[in-house]
Amino acid sequence: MTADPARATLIDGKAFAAALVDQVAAAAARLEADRGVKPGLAVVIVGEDPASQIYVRNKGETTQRAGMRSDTHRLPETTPQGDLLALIGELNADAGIHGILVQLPLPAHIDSAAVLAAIDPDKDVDGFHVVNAGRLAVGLPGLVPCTPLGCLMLLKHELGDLTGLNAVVVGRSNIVGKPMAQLLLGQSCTVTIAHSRTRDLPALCRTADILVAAVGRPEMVRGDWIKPGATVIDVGINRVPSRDPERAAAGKTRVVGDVAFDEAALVAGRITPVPGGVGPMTIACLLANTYTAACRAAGVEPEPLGA
Ligand SMILES: Nc1nc2c(c(=O)[nH]1)N[C@@H](CN(C=O)c1ccc(C(=O)N[C@@H](CCC(=O)O)C(=O)O)cc1)CN2
Repeated sequence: MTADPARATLIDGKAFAAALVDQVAAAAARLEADRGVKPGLAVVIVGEDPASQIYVRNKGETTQRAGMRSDTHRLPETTPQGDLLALIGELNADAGIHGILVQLPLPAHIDSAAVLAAIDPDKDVDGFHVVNAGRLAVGLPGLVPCTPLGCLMLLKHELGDLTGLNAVVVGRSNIVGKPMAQLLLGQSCTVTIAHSRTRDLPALCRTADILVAAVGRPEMVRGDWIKPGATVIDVGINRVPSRDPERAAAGKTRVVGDVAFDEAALVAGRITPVPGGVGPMTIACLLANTYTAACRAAGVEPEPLGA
């Protein structure tokens, strides 16, 4: 929270995510005590991408901190697609593994769509399988992509009932934009998905009570695109050169979102920062999905999370 009334309230995703991990840990402990089921997550990484290595390490550490089983499979960059598919087949058949995640991006020689399609939809804790996309679209229980799920938890925590609010989602990716729009529709928002061909994007954004930016373009959404008092959720994680010219010349970078934060914070009512907003929710929701998948596999109703 900020004290200055001229600036938006900061939505602290980092704190919310930490509390969610604690909540998942407590629920998982009860599942293990009552039913003898310890939720298990397998993360598969192919290659040496430095950012992916960090994310995968964080996933493993957080899963263990939550008292859940964590297996990490590190495969070399040159792994043939057939070997990766064979590993997924083994994990699908492993009753102690309730969640499977293949870290993206995959090396160029691997067909990502074929790999994601090979994961058992009931273990697809990323929620990227077409079966889970379909379940979300028709309102059936499934596994929901972690980043949009985290955004929705933050929105409900901040705003309560979202019914009737105008939501604009900028970005139409299968892993963020489209599922985010489906989730907001499920909360009875009036939802518009905008994209690179949208006409007069600034004017459309100014109609939004909830503005979700998920375009992957640094600081594209400007302050004068925002309706005064709106809630702004910034999904972007973009590396740009450091502000300090000397550090920039040395190759140092900083992380910014898809929203020009300093401008937007003067107009919005609430806003997520980058870093420390949506990003940490992605890993917390991965644990929540793993717990949910473990409950369903055991025929147990999952405890509600994120409330
Ligand atoms: N299979 C998947 N691959 C990828 C996903 C995913 O959800 N599933 N998402 C991203 C990477 N990612 C998790 O995998 C991820 C990215 C960023 C963060 C995060 O907390 N970011 C920090 C800032 C980090 C920084 O300073 O560089 C933040 O926003 O505060 C968490 C997870 C692509 N691949």
